[in-house]
Parts: sequence; C-alpha cells; structure tokens
Amino acid sequence: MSAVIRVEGLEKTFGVGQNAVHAVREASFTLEENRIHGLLGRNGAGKTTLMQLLTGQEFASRGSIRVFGESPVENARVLDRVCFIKESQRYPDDFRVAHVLRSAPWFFSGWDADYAAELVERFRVPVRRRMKKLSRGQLSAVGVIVGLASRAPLTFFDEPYLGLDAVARQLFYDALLADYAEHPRTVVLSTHLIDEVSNLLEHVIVIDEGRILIDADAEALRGSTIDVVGARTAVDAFTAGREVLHRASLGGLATATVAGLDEAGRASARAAGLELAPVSLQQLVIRTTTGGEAAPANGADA
Ligand SMILES: Nc1ncnc2c1ncn2[C@@H]1O[C@H](COP(=O)(O)OP(=O)(O)OP(=O)(O)O)[C@@H](O)[C@H]1O
Repeated sequence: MSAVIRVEGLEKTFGVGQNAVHAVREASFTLEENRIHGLLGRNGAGKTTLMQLLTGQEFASRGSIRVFGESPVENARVLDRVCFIKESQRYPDDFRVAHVLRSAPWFFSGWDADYAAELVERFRVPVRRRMKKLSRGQLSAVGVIVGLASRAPLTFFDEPYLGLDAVARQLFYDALLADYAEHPRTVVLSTHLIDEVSNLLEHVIVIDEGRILIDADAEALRGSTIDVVGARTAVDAFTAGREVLHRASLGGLATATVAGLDEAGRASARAAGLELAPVSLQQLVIRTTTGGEAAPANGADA
C-alpha cells in the first residue's frame, strides 16, 4: 500500500497574539491509499481546517503536506484527483440540481452520469429544483451524490449528511461501501455519528483541540481497547504501567479503559477477578476527548 497523504509537523493558526486560534497543532500522519478513513473529533476540534489544508484551500502556518506526493496548494495535478464535499458548499444563485450534475464532469474526469442518475432516484432529489430551494437534507443528498459519482481517487466528505434522515444516511453508507468495493479509492469522512459509520471505517484519526490523539487501524482499535471493571485496588494494580485512556470510579469500584490489551493481558485481568467489556469506537472517542486521568497517546498503535 502506498500513502496518498503525508503530513509532517502541520500547524494552522488563525489570528495573532491573544486572539490566536491554534486549529491544528503538530499534526503528523499518513493516510494509505484505497481505504476509508474516519476523521473524528468534537465541535471545533480542527476537522474542517485539516481537510481545507489537505485540499489546498487553506495555507499551513508550518509543516508540510504531500498529497499524491506533491503540495496541494494551487496544484491542478493534485486537485484534479480530489473531491471535497462540504456542508458549506455554495452554488451560483440560479443553479438547479440538474446544473450541478451537468457541470460535474468538468471537475471530475471519472464522473459517472448513469450512477449519479441512479443515486438521484434513490435519494429522491428533485433535479429541476433550484439549489437554494432545496431542503437541508436534499442539499446534503446532492453533495453525497456528487461525492460518490465523481469517483475521485481521493474524496473528502466533511459531515456530509446534515439534515439527512436515517433512511438517506443508510442509503449513503450502503452506496459508499458498494461503490468503494467496485471502484477502490481513498475516502476521508469526518463525522459526529461515530456509531453509525464505525463499521465502514478502516482507519481512524481522532483530533482534539487541534492535536491528533489517535491515529490507528480501526480493527486494531476495536479489538484492543477494553473496559476493565472491578474493585478499585485490583483495577489500579492491573493498570499500573499500562496505557489507560480513561478512568472512572465510584466508591470501591473502578473502570479503566485500557488500550493495546492483548490476549495475555486479558487473561491476567480475568485472573485478577476483573470483568472485561468491549469499548465502541464512539465511547473510545468520547473517553479520549473528554480527558481521563491519564493522557492518551497514539491509540492502539502505541
Ligand atoms: N477562519 C477562521 N478564523 C478563526 N478561527 C477559525 C477559522 N476557521 C476555524 N477556526 C477555529 O478553528 C477551530 C477548528 O475549527 P474547525 O472548523 O476546523 O473544527 P471542526 O472540527 O470542523 O468543528 P465542527 O465539528 O464543529 O464542524 C475552531 O476553534 C474554530 O473556531
């Protein structure tokens, strides 16, 4: 596998002095080709800024970004292979859905008009309607259709489904998986609906206050992060020297979320009378971004 995105020491600061906002701090990571990557984090964590940097829409304050081996800034060789679907997409005032679909091949050489027409039917998007008259969910559906039918080698979806109902969201997940299987490409999906997309994701980046907290294979994360529950003294003894993402205690009972627990580790926890419970990706993100007693490091990769 080769890397589509390489980021080294990336920083993005808006404003100066006391008003400075450090939207991205010391970010370094690589995203491999032909995988579905989840970019997860709380409001204001830096997800949109990171995507804007990766698509050349913002300049980095420091650090380097390589997309397909080159800087994305004003670089047609890179940007011709990139599709960025964002909530704030603006269209010319008189544009109808049909205009969006008709102009898409100008931007995306891999555009599949038949597939787009099929998705329009599935999402029940009114093609003759002006973009500015669309409902919130219909507007999101147009974005999702463009993102899927563009078949861009690198596709960013920045919270693509604001306003989409549960049926339409499921349609999106199903279409993404099916089309990705037939036309492998690199997808970066930012979302708050972590439980819903958890099974789609192959790699996970969690960002909080501009810092990358987790950069790990989704399967490894799912399998190796475990809640260890039991008497506080036993939990403390078991977790000593281990990477603990979060701790909670009530009276004599404690729960610790432990990363990188292999089979031997699990066996020794059970032998110490502790109970083990799997941690969902959503719980893991909540626990790493609300601060435990121990600072999280590079997730299950650590
Ligand atoms: N142009 C800007 N000028 C000043 N601050 C900005 C600008 N753009 C973003 N920020 C700030 O940078 C931080 C990261 O914002 P960003 O939009 O990247 O977050 P996000 O993770 O996408 O959030 P959300 O999930 O709420 O969309 C926030 O504190 C935001 O207020």
